[in-house]
Amino acid sequence: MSDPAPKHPYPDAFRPDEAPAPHALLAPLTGLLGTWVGRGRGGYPTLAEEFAYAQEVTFSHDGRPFLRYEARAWLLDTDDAPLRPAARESGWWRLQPEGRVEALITQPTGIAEILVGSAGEGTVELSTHQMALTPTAKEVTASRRRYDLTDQDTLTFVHDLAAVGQPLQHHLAAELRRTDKG
Ligand code: HEM
Repeated sequence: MSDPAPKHPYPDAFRPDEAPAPHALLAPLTGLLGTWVGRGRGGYPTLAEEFAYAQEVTFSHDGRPFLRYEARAWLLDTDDAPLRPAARESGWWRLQPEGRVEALITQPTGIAEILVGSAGEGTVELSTHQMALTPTAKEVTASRRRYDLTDQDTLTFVHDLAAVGQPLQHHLAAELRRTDKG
């Protein structure tokens, strides 16, 4: 009889030195593997106030030339206590020759982004290739993201947004630290 709950034979790796070995095309981005947590600030001209948030971001791979990406944010009050869940998103970052990146990222707010860009040593820049919206999603026309590994345990992130009739401009900036969590 077959095992009713077999273990997945190809688990994801969260570190470059963990099996399976990263695909050669992942080389510029193996420093991102793992789980990151930190704080950021955000705003937009349509919002009355700036906001503070915390975020957990995870990158993993299964030996093929793409990263699994997941990010969950929550808002913070003025004492840094959690206020409420905020944006979350997940997707796939497909690595191509010469460090080209194609990313597919979806959000529960009804937004699906396809971004293209490039990866250098510890740096990734992505901008919108196509944006798809569900019928009730807010109007978002473009985004631009930059991730920088400023040292091997620090990841900074900036995110510009063109939405609700506003031109592309700052929405988020954060600094994340590597955690031990897989
Ligand atoms: C760390 C991730 C993010 C955080 C913490 C965040 C936070 C916020 C907050 C607090 C607001 C004000 C409305 C509210 O209270 O919910 C907001 C508005 C908005 N955000 Fe974000 N956001 C994040 C990521 C994103 C992403 C990835 C997108 C789209 C690509 C996005 C698009 C928007 C839009 C369209 C609005 C509405 C602006 C308006 O209607 O005036 N956000 N965000």
